[in-house]
Amino acid sequence: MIEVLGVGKQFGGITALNPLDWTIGKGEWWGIIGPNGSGKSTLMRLLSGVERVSSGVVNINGKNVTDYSRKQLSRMMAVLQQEGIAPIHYPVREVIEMGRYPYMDWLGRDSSENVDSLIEGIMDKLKLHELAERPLDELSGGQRQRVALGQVMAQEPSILLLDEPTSFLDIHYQQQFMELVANWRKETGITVIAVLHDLNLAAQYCDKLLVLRDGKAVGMGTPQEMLTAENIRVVYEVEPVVVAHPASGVPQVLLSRQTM
Ligand SMILES: Nc1ncnc2c1ncn2[C@@H]1O[C@H](COP(=O)(O)OP(=O)(O)OP(=O)(O)O)[C@@H](O)[C@H]1O
Repeated sequence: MIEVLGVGKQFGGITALNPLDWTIGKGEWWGIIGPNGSGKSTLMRLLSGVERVSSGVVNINGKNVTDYSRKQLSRMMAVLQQEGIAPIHYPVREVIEMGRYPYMDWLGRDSSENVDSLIEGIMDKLKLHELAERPLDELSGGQRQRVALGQVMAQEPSILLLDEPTSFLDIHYQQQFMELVANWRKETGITVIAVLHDLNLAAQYCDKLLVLRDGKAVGMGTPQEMLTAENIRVVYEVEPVVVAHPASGVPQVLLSRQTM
């Protein structure tokens, strides 16, 4: 469980995040939504412990995130960013294996059992066998993001933080990426927190949404509760039409042309 207790962040005179209370249950999938500059990435960086809070505390399983060593934290939590991983000239299989770093001793040995079958299983699941020997820097952005997901799967975390993971992907790869994460969660019960700009994807995949605006939480709840036309109008300053998805019933947001 993750507890965010009065967590705020200031950069000099800028308040990036006002004190926030938020509880994330084990196995939940939360989306963080809100306009540009509303504090989403700042919050993610506070959750992952790479940024220090200005006030409050982030507890993970009852312990302050800053009290874990980097290695302990990496065994528990994986972070995947918009660009996935840097396009290095390493074969895909090796890049996936790099995800085992938190489990390696100082000689680079991974003492866990069944590492080979873990890596094979990930390569299977993500259909990466045909790319296994290709260097990462020769792959497309969508393929690279799949490899990045494979790398964090190899990390075997119990918490996955995604910061706009689908922003550069076409709709095929967006759906593929979200489905892979959804299946991973189903299989392992991993907790997922994802910053998403695409409200329709957020509605389809997240159990709950935290809505930020100007560094303040303006709401948290189910997609049905949060993605109302009124909320979207206020938070994003657009004229939306919210409809129910014909198959699943979850809210989907359409934009209307502004009249001149
Ligand atoms: N390192 C920093 N130094 C100074 N100000 C910062 C820093 N990081 C973020 N900010 C400010 O904090 C506010 C929130 O930024 P943040 O990146 O968290 O927003 P965001 O919601 O993730 O935005 P976007 O959707 O554009 O990625 C912004 O006003 C930003 O300029």
